[in-house]
Amino acid sequence: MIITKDLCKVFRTEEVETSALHDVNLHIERGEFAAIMGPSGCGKSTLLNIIGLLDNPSNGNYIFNNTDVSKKSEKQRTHFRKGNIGFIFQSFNLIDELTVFENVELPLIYMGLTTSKRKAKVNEVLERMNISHRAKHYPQQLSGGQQQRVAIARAVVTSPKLILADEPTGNLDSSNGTEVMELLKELNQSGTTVVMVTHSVRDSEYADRVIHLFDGKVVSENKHKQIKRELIKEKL
Ligand SMILES: Nc1ncnc2c1ncn2[C@@H]1O[C@H](COP(=O)(O)OP(=O)(O)OP(=O)(O)O)[C@@H](O)[C@H]1O
Repeated sequence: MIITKDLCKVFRTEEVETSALHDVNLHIERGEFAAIMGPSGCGKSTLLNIIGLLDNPSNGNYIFNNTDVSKKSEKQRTHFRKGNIGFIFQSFNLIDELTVFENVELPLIYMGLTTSKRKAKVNEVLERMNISHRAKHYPQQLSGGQQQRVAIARAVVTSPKLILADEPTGNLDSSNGTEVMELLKELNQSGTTVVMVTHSVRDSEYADRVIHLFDGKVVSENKHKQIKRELIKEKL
């Protein structure tokens, strides 16, 4: 589903040039749950933004669903994203002026669905995220965990094939964090590919694979089962 070939990203301002990604080669299969980890500034969000077609690489190729999208225009990228990719952010990114229902409905309006189809889909997904009793509330009237459940509802309402999550539990306490991770696991088990940036080792354990970045380069890719085997070996 996701193939990157020698992917590079350079940010240029008048004074400085920052190489944020350097020859990143990745292959993420459909249905996989991958975590991206690494120290602050190593390029995790930059990589997620390129994978999510929010930004283009400076060099190299990005093949999404068998199409080379490395050099697509902003308009073409928006078209590719629509209905295909759902985003979840650390700070929820809900619109304060809209109710829970209206926030979740928004992507369906962009997709041109009729009012009745939108209503059915939004209600179904709010039910699934266990937040339908707050449909008429505004984001500021909800707890952090509830806001993130709404953000997940908004991300999945179009049934995207790919969910990208940037530190989804970063602003949550551990019990709300666990709930969010369980929801992501459920989505993955029902066939959605998940790519998540995280600083949390505990969250990374939900993933099939952990991709470690350092200074814009992939330094290791561990399958969790392999990590666990190595830990057991160490203990013996
Ligand atoms: N728009 C930009 N303009 C210039 N430099 C940028 C821009 N975005 C990111 N960078 C630089 O690129 C590098 C990678 O940034 P990025 O945000 O991808 O790191 P990160 O691993 O997600 O960090 P964190 O864990 O702190 O969120 C950093 O050195 C950062 O300063």
